[in-house]
Amino acid sequence: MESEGMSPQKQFQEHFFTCAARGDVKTLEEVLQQGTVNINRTNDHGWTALMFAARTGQDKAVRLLLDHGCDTTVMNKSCQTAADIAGFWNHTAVLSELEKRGPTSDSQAQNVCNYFGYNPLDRCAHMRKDAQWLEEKLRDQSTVILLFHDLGLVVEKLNAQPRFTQPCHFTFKDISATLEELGTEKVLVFLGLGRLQSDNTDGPSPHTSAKEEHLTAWFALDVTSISQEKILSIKEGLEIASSPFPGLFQLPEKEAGIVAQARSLLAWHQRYKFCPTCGSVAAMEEAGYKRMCQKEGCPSLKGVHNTAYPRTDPVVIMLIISPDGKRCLLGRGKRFPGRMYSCLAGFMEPGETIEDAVRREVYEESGVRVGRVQYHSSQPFPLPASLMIGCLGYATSENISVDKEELEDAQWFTRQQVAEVQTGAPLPTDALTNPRAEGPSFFLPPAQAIAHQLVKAWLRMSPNL
Ligand SMILES: NC(=O)c1ccc[n+]([C@@H]2O[C@H](COP(=O)([O-])OP(=O)(O)OC[C@H]3O[C@@H](n4cnc5c(N)ncnc54)[C@H](O)[C@@H]3O)[C@@H](O)[C@H]2O)c1
Ligand SMILES: [Mg+2]
Ligand SMILES: [Mg+2]
Ligand SMILES: [Mg+2]
Ligand SMILES: [Zn+2]
Repeated sequence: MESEGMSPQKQFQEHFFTCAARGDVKTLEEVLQQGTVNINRTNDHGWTALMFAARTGQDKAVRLLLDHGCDTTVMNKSCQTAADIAGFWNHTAVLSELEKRGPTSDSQAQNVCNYFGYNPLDRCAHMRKDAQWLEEKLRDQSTVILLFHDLGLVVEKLNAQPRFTQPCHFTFKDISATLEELGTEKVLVFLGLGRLQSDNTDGPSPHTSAKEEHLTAWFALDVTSISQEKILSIKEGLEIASSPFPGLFQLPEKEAGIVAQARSLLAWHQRYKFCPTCGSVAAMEEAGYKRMCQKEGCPSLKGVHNTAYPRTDPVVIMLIISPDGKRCLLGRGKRFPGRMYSCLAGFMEPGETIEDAVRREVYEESGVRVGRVQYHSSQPFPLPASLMIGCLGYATSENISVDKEELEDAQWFTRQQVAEVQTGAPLPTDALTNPRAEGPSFFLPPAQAIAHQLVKAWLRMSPNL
């Protein structure tokens, strides 16, 4: 950042910010023509000239800065973009200028889409009973089949840094011998039709016809009963991402939702081999979306029995905001890595609203009372099959009494503390595993976690711009 005192350079930059805030278009234009300032330069709080103009509603200055190519995606140290600032102060003319130039920030998007939340497949539920159509799709040369060994995804070995996980896209030809070896008892699940964005075309709309031939069919196959060595010899350069963490969090974002769908379904088949009602063998049906008890007269065969369908466990995860709005409540689970603090979370119980589950879990774990609860976004979580329901909750009390059975610690953190760690320098590589690693006194989960997005949403709601 800048050196001590006011260098002529800094004075010039400050003058540029002042002109933006005042809407002095003439001077701004002159300065920009001279090319003597960096249009995206930030002050010590991370504010750009565009943000100053947005704060004071100077739509002409905003337009001028945009015409000169300034960056609309820059965030200040409270994680706000110029559009967030204009939106907060209700400067609609500025907002519309910013919106004309494309995506501005999450707050303008319709919904927040979390990691694992984007799934480009049309699941084609109506085709699941059509065995012939499924067989044709399976054999199609463009079809992608994902393999899982004991829920570990078979991936391509990459030496990329930073490391990421590339699922191996098997074809029917690659695995026809494997399918034969698995026999009729195999767990082969049809995931849907679609295409990845990298195919240079838009993802399917919900109205896309299931029979559209140019869409790729996706399947998932459980190969646990075959030895790992044999699976890894199907092709060169394979490995099994056996540990879910961090492998599952390093997938290409456009495939993470498909992998989450596949892994959650295979985990269900692994756990529900027998009928939960009578204990008899249950056989897979409907391309992997149903298991039917094989015992005649079993009550699960009458009416609709949810034990026959894949299970999802709803979990509430919430960022609790202090009564004065200035702090948020974060906790440290006993098994959390390094010095990580995160949102409180807990499983929903039967006969409970989302709002009551938030209030109950927060009270159980921290002793803090919560009033209003606001839904934010959700995230399918494939460990093994949860749905994280992300909320913001407004505390009505402040005293913390930590449930030591579940948490190691829970604390109120100020906006500044949280903004600093969220926007700060990248963590040292050993921060996740070594509690004595150098770096900040605590850190937040990475951007793939919904907890991270809840914290970001709160920072953007800043009341003290
Ligand atoms: N805190 C976070 O940042 C965060 C982030 C992502 C995911 N999660 C996940 O959220 C989930 C719920 O959080 P939690 O563990 O704090 O829940 P929790 O506070 O309800 O406590 C967990 C305990 O609840 C019981 N339980 C009740 N219903 C359960 C069910 N359906 N499955 C398993 N256990 C059940 C078990 O005894 C378990 O030990 C966990 O799976 C966790 O991995 C938490
Ligand atoms: Mg919990
Ligand atoms: Mg709990
Ligand atoms: Mg609980
Ligand atoms: Zn049964």
